[in-house]
Amino acid sequence: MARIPLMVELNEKQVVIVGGGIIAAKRVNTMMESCAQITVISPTINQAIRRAWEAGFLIWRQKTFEATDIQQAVLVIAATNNQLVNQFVCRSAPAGCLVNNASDAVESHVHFPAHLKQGRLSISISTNEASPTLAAKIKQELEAVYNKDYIGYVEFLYQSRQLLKQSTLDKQQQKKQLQALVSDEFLCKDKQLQALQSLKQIAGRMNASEGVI
Ligand SMILES: C[C@@]1(CC(=O)O)c2cc3[nH]c(cc4nc(cc5[nH]c(cc(n2)[C@H]1CCC(=O)O)[C@@](C)(CC(=O)O)[C@@H]5CCC(=O)O)C(CC(=O)O)=C4CCC(=O)O)c(CCC(=O)O)c3CC(=O)O
Ligand SMILES: NC(=O)C1=CN([C@@H]2O[C@H](COP(=O)(O)OP(=O)(O)OC[C@H]3O[C@@H](n4cnc5c(N)ncnc54)[C@H](O)[C@@H]3O)[C@@H](O)[C@H]2O)C=CC1
Repeated sequence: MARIPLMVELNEKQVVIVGGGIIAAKRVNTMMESCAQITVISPTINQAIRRAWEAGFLIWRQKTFEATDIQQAVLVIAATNNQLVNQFVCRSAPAGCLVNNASDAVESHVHFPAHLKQGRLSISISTNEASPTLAAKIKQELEAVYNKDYIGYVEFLYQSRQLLKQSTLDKQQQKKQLQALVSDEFLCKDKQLQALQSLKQIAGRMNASEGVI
């Protein structure tokens, strides 16, 4: 079955992770970024999950899985080391709830791709079950190109875009300016500051019509 990439916001949505080991900890980490309400169901939890639990980032129910544990969930991640339990978790999910089975990609509605994040820049890589190892390798290769400089650069692009949207420049002029900003010269902090300064002036004016950069 074909899968499509989506950026999902899970703020205050209930996500249940069944299992408390290495893979569950990776998913807890990802889910914490999404501000979901995370519940971990597992008789044991590893150190990383324990730290998140002690810091109040998740609810831990110290027990083996039962179908009633996931009735309110919008996303369930079955990450125990028992394939039969993982299968049972997925089959117990309520209608409309998305499931991920860590031991069976085919049974999963959602996959966790390799993910490179530099601030607002987010690049996901999936090989659609061919080779998670290749996905990880491609991520490493991309990391050398889209390095930490992109955190500041993409934030600069975001701020510039907000300023241009507030300006009275027409859509065509805005588009021209936005295209001009996507250039390696703006990886330089000084260039970013200069451009932001002019954009702030333009955004502040009521009848701006001249170019920005
Ligand atoms: C569907 C998916 C997601 C999901 O839904 O869980 C999935 C599923 C499964 N992975 C399995 C095995 C391994 N996964 C890894 C590693 C990673 N797996 C990741 C993603 C994905 N793995 C999604 C598909 C991505 C794609 O298709 O490209 C990465 C990229 C990201 C991440 O996990 O966050 C992360 C590397 C991140 C990094 O290092 O940066 C390794 C290597 C290792 O651990 O070093 C192995 C052992 C070698 C091997 O098997 O290839 C198994 C069999 C389990 C079993 O049999 O026990 C299943 C289940 C199945 O295949 O059915
Ligand atoms: N998707 C992926 O990228 C990968 C998936 N896997 C799969 O992920 C699964 C988990 O692997 P690990 O985290 O390494 O295992 P682990 O052994 O570190 O942790 C397993 C956890 O499951 C809990 N558990 C066992 N039975 C349970 C039950 N009935 N109810 C609730 N919790 C229960 C245990 O207490 C333990 O906390 C395995 O099935 C493995 O095949 C493994 C590697 C990569």
